[in-house]
Amino acid sequence: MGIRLGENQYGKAEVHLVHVNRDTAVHRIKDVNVTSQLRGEFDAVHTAGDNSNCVATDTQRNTIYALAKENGGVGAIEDFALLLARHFVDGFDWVHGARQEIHEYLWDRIETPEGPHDHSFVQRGGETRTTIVTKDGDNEWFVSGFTGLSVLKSTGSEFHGYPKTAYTTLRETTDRIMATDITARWRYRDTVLDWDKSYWSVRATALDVFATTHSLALQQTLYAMGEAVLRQHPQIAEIRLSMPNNHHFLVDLSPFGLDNPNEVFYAADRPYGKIEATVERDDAPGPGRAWDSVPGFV
Ligand SMILES: O=c1[nH]c(=O)c2[nH]c(=O)[nH]c2[nH]1
Repeated sequence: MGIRLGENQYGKAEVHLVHVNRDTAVHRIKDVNVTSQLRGEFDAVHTAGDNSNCVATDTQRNTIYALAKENGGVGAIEDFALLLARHFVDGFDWVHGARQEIHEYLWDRIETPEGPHDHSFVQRGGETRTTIVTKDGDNEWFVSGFTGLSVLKSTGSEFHGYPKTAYTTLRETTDRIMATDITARWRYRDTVLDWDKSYWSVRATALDVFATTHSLALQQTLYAMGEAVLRQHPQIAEIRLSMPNNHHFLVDLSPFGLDNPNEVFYAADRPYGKIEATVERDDAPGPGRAWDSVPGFV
């Protein structure tokens, strides 16, 4: 009977680290959650409990803390993920690859009557900036994005023309609320660039298109967002978007003798439509291992 170890990776998940830059009295903070995973010659640890190659997950955690200090901070999450990946792959002969995923929680300075505060911050809603840097030998891939970017438009959205079956109850509408929590992941085709500038530009494009597209379906809005991101960002090969349709149902106020011209809605939390798509360039380089272990996307 032939049984063998297949693909494997291991490391420390969700190392939540806050770095405070105290160079001036105006502090800067970086709040990141790092998941480090290594790939390589780890057969013996699985099949024989031989740990001689096993860079302990505890060591991986400490390395994350130590490199944040030695590096003078985290910087752009893409750069920090690459630093970690190279540290492990270049530092141990038997580590052939690494997957470093970082989520960044965004904080704004608290606005006071005297202006933005020096060292007090307020977290920015549910938005999380993300990156996954995958290294396999000399190949390096970057998939960045955001999750939890919640948006709503109170008009400018229609939905009609769909097939009516024996089970269709949905009424056609020419004016509805459209609301979603955008998760986006895009694969870069460049490996050296201004990651921060790129992030804020992609985010701005996505929001602008959501706001200004008169929508006939959430699918259409999603595609328009992806298309605009690719048109305006040559450094990006493809973008994957996952957008729940957070339904808002008009409340029937007629029992109370009241009309309801699109004013009072019941915001349902489940079930929700789940709309996902990849928008890609014809001439994009292949993804290699960029999407390995990235679940939940088409
Ligand atoms: O934008 C939408 N797309 C759908 O596929 C769909 N299905 C549905 O019930 N409502 C909507 N809205």
